[in-house]
Amino acid sequence: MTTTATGTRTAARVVDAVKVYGSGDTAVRALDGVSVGFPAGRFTAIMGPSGSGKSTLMHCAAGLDTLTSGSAFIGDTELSTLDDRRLTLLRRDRIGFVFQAFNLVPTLTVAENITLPMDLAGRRADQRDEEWIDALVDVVGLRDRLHHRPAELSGGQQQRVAVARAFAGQPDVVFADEPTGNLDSRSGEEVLGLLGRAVRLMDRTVVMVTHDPVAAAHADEVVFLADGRLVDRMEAPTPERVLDRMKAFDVKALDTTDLEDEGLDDKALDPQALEASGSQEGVPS
Ligand SMILES: Nc1ncnc2c1ncn2[C@@H]1O[C@H](COP(=O)(O)OP(=O)(O)OP(=O)(O)O)[C@@H](O)[C@H]1O
Repeated sequence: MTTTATGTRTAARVVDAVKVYGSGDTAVRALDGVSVGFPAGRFTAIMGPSGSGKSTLMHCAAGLDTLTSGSAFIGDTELSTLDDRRLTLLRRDRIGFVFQAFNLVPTLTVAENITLPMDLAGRRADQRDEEWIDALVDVVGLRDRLHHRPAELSGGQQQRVAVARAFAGQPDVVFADEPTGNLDSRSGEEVLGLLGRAVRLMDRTVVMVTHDPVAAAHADEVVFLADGRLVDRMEAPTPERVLDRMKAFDVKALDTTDLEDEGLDDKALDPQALEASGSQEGVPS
């Protein structure tokens, strides 16, 4: 695993990452030279306006998609050096995923769903694995549901199973893409609390894409993307600070000529003035 000059280990990183979808007139530059590291043992949230490149960054960092130029690393492994088979093995063995849709296998029990990736890998659980999964079951609060099937669980409980499954193989990093997108706010809070506990109590690494300032505030650090570029980082985020930062993007994105045409002055562009007027326009929910 890469160690930076400050001694921080980096679980995943991209360097000068460029991703262009399509070509010619219709080409979209989804990532426009992003360099960012995700420190090991930390919970990092990726935020930014819709279309800013959050999912693209996550997919390229996790080896689900390839960069047009630049490089992506998991630990010290540069993903572009791997053939398809090795990349599949790296994703299976070193990365966990949590998506908005829970993606559980309906015919398997909770316990079977949690160990599925390890079972598919033909990995026989040793005592260390068993103790790890046992501890994980307590962290996600599923001990009394282990023999239930997904359809017998609430959405929040299903996502907790998906979180346990993502951590089961003790991956270097878990990538979560809008993990609370399908949940009510209480279940969402539970899942976010769980991701935070896995990082802090079990020394795991999580990188989460989200639209939601409240979700982002569960992270240790938020990185902000706008127009495919890394524009800011925020340590110890609170929902209010994240929301304020997001509002500044929305304000910048407004076309000032249009505002002048409508007789609005500079004050209309002040994030604080917007907040005072109660405007939530353009702030992703
Ligand atoms: N497969 C694709 N083909 C063409 N364009 C794409 C593709 N995937 C994403 N894009 C474009 O790339 C840009 C970045 O998309 P991306 O999904 O990474 O943004 P995002 O910040 O995750 O957005 P959202 O918050 O709305 O999910 C957008 O302009 C999007 O339309």
